Amino acid sequence: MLTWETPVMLASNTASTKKLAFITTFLIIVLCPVTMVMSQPQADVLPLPASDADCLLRFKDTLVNASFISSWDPSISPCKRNSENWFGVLCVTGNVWGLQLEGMGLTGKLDLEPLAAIKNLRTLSFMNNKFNGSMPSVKNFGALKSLYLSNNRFTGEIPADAFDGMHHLKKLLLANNAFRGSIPSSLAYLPMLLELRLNGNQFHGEIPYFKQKDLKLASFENNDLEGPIPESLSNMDPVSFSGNKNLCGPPLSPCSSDSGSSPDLPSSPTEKNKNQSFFIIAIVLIVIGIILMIISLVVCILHTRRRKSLSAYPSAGQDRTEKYNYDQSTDKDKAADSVTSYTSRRGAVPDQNKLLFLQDDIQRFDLQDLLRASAEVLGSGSFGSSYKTGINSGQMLVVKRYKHMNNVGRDEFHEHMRRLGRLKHPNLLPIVAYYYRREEKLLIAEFMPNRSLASHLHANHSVDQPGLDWPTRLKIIQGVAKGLGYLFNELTTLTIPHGHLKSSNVVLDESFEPLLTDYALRPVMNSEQSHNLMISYKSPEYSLKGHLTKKTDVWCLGVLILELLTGRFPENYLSQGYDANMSLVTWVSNMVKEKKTGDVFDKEMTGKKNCKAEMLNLLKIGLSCCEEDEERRMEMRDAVEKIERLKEGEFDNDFASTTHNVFASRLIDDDDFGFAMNR
Ligand SMILES: Nc1ncnc2c1ncn2[C@@H]1O[C@H](COP(=O)(O)OP(=O)(O)OP(=O)(O)O)[C@@H](O)[C@H]1O
Repeated sequence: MLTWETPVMLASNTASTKKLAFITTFLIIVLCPVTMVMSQPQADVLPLPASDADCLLRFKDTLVNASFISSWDPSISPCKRNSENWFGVLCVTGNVWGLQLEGMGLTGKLDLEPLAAIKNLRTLSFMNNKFNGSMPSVKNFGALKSLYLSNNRFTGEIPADAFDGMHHLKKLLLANNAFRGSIPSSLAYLPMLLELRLNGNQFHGEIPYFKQKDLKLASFENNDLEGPIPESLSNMDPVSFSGNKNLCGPPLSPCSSDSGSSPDLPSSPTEKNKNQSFFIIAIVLIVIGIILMIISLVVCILHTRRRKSLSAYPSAGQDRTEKYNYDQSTDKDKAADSVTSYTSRRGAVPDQNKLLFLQDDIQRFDLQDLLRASAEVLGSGSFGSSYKTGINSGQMLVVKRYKHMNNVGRDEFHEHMRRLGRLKHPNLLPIVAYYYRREEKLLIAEFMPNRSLASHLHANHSVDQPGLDWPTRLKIIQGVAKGLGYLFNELTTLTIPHGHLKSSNVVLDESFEPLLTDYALRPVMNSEQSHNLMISYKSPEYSLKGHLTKKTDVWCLGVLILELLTGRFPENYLSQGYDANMSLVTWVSNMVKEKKTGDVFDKEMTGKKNCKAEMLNLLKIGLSCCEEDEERRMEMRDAVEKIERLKEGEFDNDFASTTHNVFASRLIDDDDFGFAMNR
């Protein structure tokens, strides 16, 4: 403990030597101001900057209904090293980088002011809540890159200058609220804006002239907008303007003669000065440009060569039976430098154009090895296509080429991959390596010889290829449950730890042990595509109430159980959203209610003898996981525990009493589980 006496005592004890006298003097000079401050009365102490944790806690205090984040523990850092962050808090290299509190039923006014002091804050998402009142002030968030406020109940006009100074803002989602008035003109000057969603509000008047050249997506549909569409937006999808009062001009039909001209291009106050300086700078740039042209020519040639080889992986939608060979003449020496181990390099910025390995115990190969090998299309899913390929060492790999994976920036993407790379469980298929480019991501995993659970449940069976028997199905669902239990324990901060659980994302090794794939990818998937394509978004809670919770994965587990027991394909997978009429869950529930439970089970399933109790109990668990009302739906840990106990033949006899309530909401009683099976 430092006190005023400390340096004095040091001085008297050590005055004998010059060296120590020097140290003493140094200590007095350095420590005096510190100790003086420490000894001042409280009121005179300079205020310390608030820590990120303080800011978050202050923000939490402004929220109504914040029970989801009651676990934020002031005694622990929001970004725990090698472990879990505070719920909803996104961290990069130990700093709070974002806050994602989506679909939590948060209500009241949103006051972002307490968060303004978080230095590294770059992204905020409060989508799918019930916030009301006016748009929160964001002027003090000049470094913010993305702001997601869609699907709330915000109202009122947004001031024209609301976004002034947000020079880094790339994505702004305000869709499906009740904003009124004109579209704020400051949006039109945001230099980095790439994506803007204003659809589903009550904005009126004309659309301002958006000056951004890189604006990739802007949606204005379902507002009260009118007048000519600015020329700068004429290349956008016409759908982006539908459902408005009277918008005209390209890409919609031409305006009538008096309103046909493009709106005047407004100039910002500093535009004239800018133009002058641009002119001078342009001359300088021409000179520099000539030099750069030579450099870029060289870069271009190298780049084109890389692209050529990468495009050997065709994009989704190409012929499914396609088989092709890559150029065999690739230079192996060059390829040797396209491998990087990424398991032990936390925080390091990886090189572009390299395969990044997440597992240590796998023989290294490089991008050129992959590109050179022949590849077979396994299938084109909603997010991309998967290819089976064998590399020189004889390893069989699956390369999935992802579309729609640009939700986060480069550093955050690498951070998330490292996090996934640390997951280790016998029922998770590890990501062996990945490849990152801004517009292209490849995820590489081992090929599993018995393919997917979906391929077994829904293929045509024959004598040579019988359907899965009961013991195998039981083993599979138990492995799935263990894998999910592990994900739930390890990824507590994710709203939905798996997010895309379905039978084609359960692959089987040579002994039919199941391994989960495509897990925990929601944070890096583009939000719009995940809404449309990820299986969790087809749950009733998302379709009916617009929110997702951890129980959404429980719903997906329930559907998977019913699919495994019945052999029926869940029709909801194909359609968007949840349709109770088409649901496998409704069909099974009705069969049980009509006392036809025995007819529910897959006719192709052998080995059922003496296993009625196990099958019925699994059916009960499945239906308990498929409770439409999340409150009454089973918890994941209970489901995992009960499924595991099926194996040991010690299924919980109390289950009937605990599930009675659950079934009651579907009007199913435990007695309904009468069983009359032919085989
Ligand atoms: N590691 C693997 N081993 C064996 N088969 C695999 C592997 N990974 C994927 N598959 C299979 O390849 C096919 C295509 O998979 P892909 O993940 O591209 O699409 P999907 O699972 O059908 O849909 P989505 O893109 O929505 O996940 C699926 O049948 C899948 O089960």
